[in-house]
Amino acid sequence: MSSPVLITGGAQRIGLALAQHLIAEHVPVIVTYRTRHEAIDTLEAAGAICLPADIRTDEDIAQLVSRVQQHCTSLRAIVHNASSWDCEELNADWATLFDNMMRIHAKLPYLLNLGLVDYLEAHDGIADIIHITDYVVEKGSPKHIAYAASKAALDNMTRSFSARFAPKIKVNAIAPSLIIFNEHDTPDYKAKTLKKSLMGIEPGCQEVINSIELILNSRYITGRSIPVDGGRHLK
Ligand SMILES: NC(=O)C1=CN([C@@H]2O[C@H](COP(=O)(O)OP(=O)(O)OC[C@H]3O[C@@H](n4cnc5c(N)ncnc54)[C@H](OP(=O)(O)O)[C@@H]3O)[C@@H](O)[C@H]2O)C=CC1
Ligand SMILES: Nc1nc2c(c(=O)[nH]1)N=C([C@H](O)[C@@H](O)CO)CN2
Repeated sequence: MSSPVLITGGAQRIGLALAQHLIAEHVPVIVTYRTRHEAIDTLEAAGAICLPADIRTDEDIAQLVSRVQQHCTSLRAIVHNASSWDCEELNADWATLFDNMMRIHAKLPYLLNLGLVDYLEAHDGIADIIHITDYVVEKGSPKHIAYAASKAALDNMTRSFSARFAPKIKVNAIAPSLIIFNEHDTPDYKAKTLKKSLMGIEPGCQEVINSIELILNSRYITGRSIPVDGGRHLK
């Protein structure tokens, strides 16, 4: 049995699309989920291991590391996808917001990488860690300050872990801007957002999957961040 790919936050949207893609490619998958969206039933029926994980405390992270260790003996890759796009406007308690953003976007990947490195090393071949960050790592975000800072921490760890784990494990990031809208996004927000990039489209999950496949199929790319942002930096 080949080593599974661990995807955090795999119950919806990009994480789910990636899990479905890998399953279609006959790659074993372990996903973590917070809300048991209907898709979890389908993933389990397709043979995926689905681990509940609502990450609110350090103990929740420690328990997840232990649970993953109980479900595999090696790992092909870890994709750090779980994320909360929260903002200062929707939170009266900014200290708690900051802690929550750092926990899901930086502390969870940090402790999963260190806690599961032996499982990545045990893979028969080069293993991968992929941090899903965000375009805002480059320029900040006045409306999502804590979110952007936590994604910047994750971006920085890409270089630290790449140097620490090479050559057996490659560590890279993918920095998307708009990939898919949310259900609650208004027509006005969508129009404004589409204008922010040169390409002016909502590209969909396959754009991120294509970048993940590029990384997984490389024996050489490490310590880098792949921008998937429609030329937003040139607008
Ligand atoms: N969508 C886009 O256009 C863009 C996405 N990205 C990045 O790409 C990645 C995927 O994006 P997208 O699919 O939209 O992500 P989502 O906003 O759909 O979040 C992914 C999953 O993370 C889970 N999650 C959130 N907080 C926690 C927590 N505390 N503990 C456990 N799980 C949690 C959510 O669980 P639940 O289902 O319970 O809410 C959700 O299923 C993210 O890292 C995101 O920051 C970057 C730029 C643009
Ligand atoms: N966890 C999430 N992070 C982000 C999302 C999202 O839906 N979930 N969406 C965005 C936006 O698409 C932004 O890139 C463009 O307005 C950013 N991060």
